Amino acid sequence: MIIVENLSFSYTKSPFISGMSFSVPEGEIFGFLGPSGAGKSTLQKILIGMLRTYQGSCLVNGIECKNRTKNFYENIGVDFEFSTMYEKLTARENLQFFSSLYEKKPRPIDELLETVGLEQDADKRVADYSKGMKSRLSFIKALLHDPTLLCLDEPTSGLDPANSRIMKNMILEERAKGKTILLTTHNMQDAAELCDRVAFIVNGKICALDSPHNLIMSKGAATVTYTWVENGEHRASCPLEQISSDERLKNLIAKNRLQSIHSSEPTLNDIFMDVTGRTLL
Ligand SMILES: Nc1ncnc2c1ncn2[C@@H]1O[C@H](COP(=O)(O)OP(=O)(O)OP(=O)(O)O)[C@@H](O)[C@H]1O
Repeated sequence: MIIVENLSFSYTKSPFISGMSFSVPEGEIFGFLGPSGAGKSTLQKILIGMLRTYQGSCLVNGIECKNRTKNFYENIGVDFEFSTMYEKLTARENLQFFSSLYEKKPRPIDELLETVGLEQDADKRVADYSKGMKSRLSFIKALLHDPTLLCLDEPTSGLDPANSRIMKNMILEERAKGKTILLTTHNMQDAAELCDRVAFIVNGKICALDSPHNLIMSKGAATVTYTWVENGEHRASCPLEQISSDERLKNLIAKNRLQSIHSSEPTLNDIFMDVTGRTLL
């Protein structure tokens, strides 16, 4: 579906992305994670044929992105952060207009509006929509022509928990239908929940690429922290995998003297900080 080989790109004289290679098979949710300015949007723009002055090869659905023709977009749906809707038109008018740009038969507009809870507001002007309503509308706009590749930039940003859940379920449904999804996000929980694999991107380079599970496991076992009272409260920790050889813990358990015990797994954010030395924000 996507094959990137030895990709280099620069906005100025010095290369920003250099020697980047990765591939994304069909039916995968692939996440780009990185701090602001890392190059995530640049990469997405190359993959959707907006930035064409790159070196190396970037194949999407078998087409070299820099040589794309209009047909290329029949199978790509894009939902970037900035609204591309016509504010003076209603949601329905916007969706009707954007469907007319594709040769493919559009998905039923009313059904799409209903999936994101906008059916009552279909005939309201987009100018009168809230930020969250615009995000939901923009997301279904990307689905209109039933593309095989979806490029999403921060799809849950600005949404309340209920709408964020709806959006995530829809993304998972698209994957279940075999669609490939490229997802850019700062939200590590969303990435861990949705992505089959993630690439950590810093300064235009991929620092790590694997499934969230493998990345988390690469840091080693979870830690167990326990507390007990003995002339004041005490706290100690040990790796979960060594719990049976922690004599103090065994002793406290045998004497029923534990006050609390819990385990904590590393998060994708911990791994990101370990690998890149950076936080995501
Ligand atoms: N049109 C442009 N001309 C020159 N430099 C640009 C242009 N667009 C982006 N850049 C620079 O390229 C770098 C990467 O930008 P990009 O938008 O790809 O980052 P990002 O990882 O998507 O960041 P964010 O998470 O903030 O969206 C930044 O230093 C940015 O200033």
